[in-house]
Amino acid sequence: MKIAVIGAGAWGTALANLLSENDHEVMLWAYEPDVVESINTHAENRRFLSGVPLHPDLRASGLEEQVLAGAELAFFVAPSHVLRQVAAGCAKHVPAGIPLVVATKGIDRERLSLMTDVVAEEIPEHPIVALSGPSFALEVANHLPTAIVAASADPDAAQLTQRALSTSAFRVYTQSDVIGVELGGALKNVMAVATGIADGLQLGFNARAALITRGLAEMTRLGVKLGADPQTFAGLAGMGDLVLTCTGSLSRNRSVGLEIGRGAALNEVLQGRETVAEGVTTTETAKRLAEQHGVEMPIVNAVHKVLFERQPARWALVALMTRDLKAENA
Ligand SMILES: NC(=O)c1ccc[n+]([C@@H]2O[C@H](COP(=O)([O-])OP(=O)(O)OC[C@H]3O[C@@H](n4cnc5c(N)ncnc54)[C@H](O)[C@@H]3O)[C@@H](O)[C@H]2O)c1
Ligand SMILES: O=P(O)(O)OC[C@H](O)CO
Repeated sequence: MKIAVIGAGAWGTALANLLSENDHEVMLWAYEPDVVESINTHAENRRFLSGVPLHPDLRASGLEEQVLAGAELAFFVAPSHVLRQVAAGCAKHVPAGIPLVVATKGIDRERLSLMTDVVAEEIPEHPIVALSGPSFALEVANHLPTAIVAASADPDAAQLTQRALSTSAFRVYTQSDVIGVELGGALKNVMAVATGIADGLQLGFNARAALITRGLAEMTRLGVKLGADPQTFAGLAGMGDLVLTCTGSLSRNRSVGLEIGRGAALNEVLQGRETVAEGVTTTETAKRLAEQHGVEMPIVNAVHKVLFERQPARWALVALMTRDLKAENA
């Protein structure tokens, strides 16, 4: 198949490389000219996935029309804060009716939409697939075993994505619960920041397990309110990605939390950081989304207080522990 991948950060590059290795003809759109040059000349993305040799047939370009010409499938992997403008820039070049796969994890700041809705709003009348699950780009690029989920209301589009990506090291499950899969991928990033903060404060393994488990409870609560299947949160895009990101040392979100727990301010942590830690923005959008729907999300609120309301991290954790006592499944 001819496939376009829009966004050449670590994840877009790893997906494009995987698709090339699967014998597809892949064009990767990169925002930065030096990334285009690095991929085309050195078969390496030196800025966002350095040290990983890429498939020699993988080609990159900064021109949307060149990348999307004749594409039968397109992946969108730009960070959430620029996804709308990137999708809008692609809209008139996307061949009619092809499935669009959205691998970005986040919530739209402007309208609190899911990432598939952002792409569908900018590029209407295409089947849409959400791709999510526990998948560090570096591990995928190094062919380490990974399992993820392709979710769509259109089963043919989900299966096409599944077939296009699957290898002996990369297993893709289909799903129909787009809302659950997307919210799982977005909200786990906030929990990873929370767990990083607790670990930075050296609060111990009990605290980490409590944050992961109660984090899952509040992710599920919001998801169910928005129409998701609660079972999705026990799957790869929920529990799977939550455990990976809260415990894996490759996580950028966890590492932001760690630095904050050790005493750094958010602006110091983000200064000069070129890679994206979606959990920072998602803390703010998830808080607004939960308030809009009257859903209690105490861990999201605690992270918000630490990141944006100058509350010392240790106080925020104490405040979490001393809330009104309640039943576990309330
Ligand atoms: N890295 C991973 O392991 C991984 C895995 C799964 C999902 N994701 C998700 O994929 C999405 C992309 O993350 P990433 O890790 O590939 O990115 P990254 O942090 O490696 O790189 C940053 C990206 O932002 C792009 N960018 C910055 N400013 C831009 C602008 N003004 N316009 C267009 N693009 C701009 C850069 O070109 C680059 O592609 C995120 O939502 C992330 O949560 C990442
Ligand atoms: O490095 P992080 O924290 O952005 O996590 C990357 C992926 O979302 C893990 O599935």
